[in-house]
Amino acid sequence: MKFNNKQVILFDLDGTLIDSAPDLALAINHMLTTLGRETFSDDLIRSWVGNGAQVIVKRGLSGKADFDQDIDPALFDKALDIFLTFYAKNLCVDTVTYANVRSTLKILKAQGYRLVIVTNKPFDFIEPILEGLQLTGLFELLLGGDSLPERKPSPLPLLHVCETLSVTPEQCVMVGDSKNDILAANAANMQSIGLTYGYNYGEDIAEHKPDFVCSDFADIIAPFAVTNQYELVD
Ligand SMILES: O=C(O)COP(=O)(O)O
Ligand SMILES: [Mg+2]
Repeated sequence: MKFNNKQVILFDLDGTLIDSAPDLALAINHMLTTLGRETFSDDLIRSWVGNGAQVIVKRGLSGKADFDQDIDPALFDKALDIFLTFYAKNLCVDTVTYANVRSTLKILKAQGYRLVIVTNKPFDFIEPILEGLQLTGLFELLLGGDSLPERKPSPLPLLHVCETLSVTPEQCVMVGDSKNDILAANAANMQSIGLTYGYNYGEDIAEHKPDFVCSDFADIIAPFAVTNQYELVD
């Protein structure tokens, strides 16, 4: 099975293009240390990534994914500020692109596909990370978790991409590591590819039934109509 008539590919960022969990963990633990609280393992914090900055800070303050609803607002504001300030200065310390990401994106772009990022990460962090990891000049549109009133799993950012680029959801594919990406795609009536190596709260992405499941970023090319010979050089 192949995709038909696709023009635009929407990419999630964290857990899909980049392994940002080490730096998110560093920033969460810096916030907790500054507030005199206990820190957590990178692995646990990795399972808290996926719903944007505010939620990961609430999970850090609560020490669990299912965060407390009654966090003191003043404490939360302080924690969020410490986290964002530190993370902004430490975006690419240990963050890397996953294998074959750069080369695969270049091939898809050279084939005429229009590439977009739809992340739940705050918008202001996207460009510095793309610059830090030599991923600039590839994407036509960037949307962060704070770019619109709703973020994934809402279909709103995906539908916004369609409207902005004058395409229909049927002409697009959402590529992501998290159920938020697949749920947003389903709600937008868009096909999707799920990547197994990302975060997804420790759950199997296949459970959410994306149209394709890939364990290597290079494998996302297979369902697209790619005509020329190409070589993967990251
Ligand atoms: O930063 C997050 O919480 C998730 O970001 P993502 O949507 O790029 O996976
Ligand atoms: Mg993700």
